[in-house]
Amino acid sequence: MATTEYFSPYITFDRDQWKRLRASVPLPLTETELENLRGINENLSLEEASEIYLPLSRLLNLLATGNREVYETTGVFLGEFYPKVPFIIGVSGSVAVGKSTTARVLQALLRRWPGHPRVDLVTTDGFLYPNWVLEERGLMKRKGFPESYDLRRLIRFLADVKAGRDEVTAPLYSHLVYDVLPDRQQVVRRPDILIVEGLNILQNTPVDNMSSPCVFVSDFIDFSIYVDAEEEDIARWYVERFQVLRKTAFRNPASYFHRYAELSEAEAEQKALSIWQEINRVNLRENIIPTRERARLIMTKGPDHSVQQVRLRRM
Ligand SMILES: Nc1ncnc2c1ncn2[C@@H]1O[C@H](COP(=O)(O)OP(=O)(O)O)[C@@H](O)[C@H]1O
Ligand SMILES: CC(C)(COP(=O)(O)O)[C@@H](O)C(=O)NCCC(=O)O
Repeated sequence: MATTEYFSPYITFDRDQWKRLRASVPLPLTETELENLRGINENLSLEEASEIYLPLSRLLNLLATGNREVYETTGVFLGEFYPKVPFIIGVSGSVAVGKSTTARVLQALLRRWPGHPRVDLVTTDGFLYPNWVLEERGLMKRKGFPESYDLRRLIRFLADVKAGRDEVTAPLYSHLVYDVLPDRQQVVRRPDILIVEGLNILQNTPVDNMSSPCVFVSDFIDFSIYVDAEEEDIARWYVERFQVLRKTAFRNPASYFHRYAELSEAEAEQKALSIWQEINRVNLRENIIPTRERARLIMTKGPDHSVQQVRLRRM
């Protein structure tokens, strides 16, 4: 059985305890389905997908089902049909810790559970101010910091989704052009589950000029996950990803970082390390780690991305 820390709101599972929960997962994954998850991230081990992420998807599926019952119960109280609204799951953590991978694996797994065919995924980088605004405000080296997001727009988006609007649009960000795409949007049409991935979702930054009472992103999140790891491991993953991009995406002349494609391996490592140290590490320490204990579930990765510990909040 998992250990319960004295006075801790969390139940702590080590890897073996968590993976044993797999036995209670009635949804098996075929080899082909597991292989398809590779399309999401070729480095993801299949063992990891079935031992860690599959039980997690079961927990999320149960919670989403329970949430639907809450709506039905409210409808009984009101004596009228009360439409269900999307169950929102938030995935947070440092840049390069694996938020996108976690979110995409969970999306693929959740889609397989009966009753939840429609699972959408939105990333909060679409809500960054466009580069021209960041440049005007001297924030180009503060991308990812609280002041670099149009928080008002993000909150309005989440409020609209939770109000059960039929169509809500989210702006899209391109890592290739390193900017928000002015002429592209993602439309969210009342999915069963919406996963929102971003380093800022547990932050309690006040929204400027918001006419309504002060609300935070987390007010709209039904279940939040924080992906955690040692800082030195995250820094290494950041540099490794940068090196892969140097050989792939940066070669594209449309890439904002096209100039980095010409760097040698050693020069690229230096460049990536300096971006990590000057921007992303500062943000991690100042604005992301302090939000960790607000998450309902904290998953802690070891140096090879394998999850070593899961902490689940009782409430
Ligand atoms: N579970 C995993 N197993 C192996 N590699 C992973 C895993 N999750 C992420 N990675 C790798 O770590 C790097 C950062 O992951 P990514 O999902 O892009 O992070 P984020 O969205 O937090 O910036 C990428 O190079 C990715 O391939
Ligand atoms: C746009 C981001 C803030 C979003 O991070 P993500 O959600 O992809 O982890 C980040 O990718 C970023 O651009 N940070 C600024 C420094 C850098 O180029 O890494």
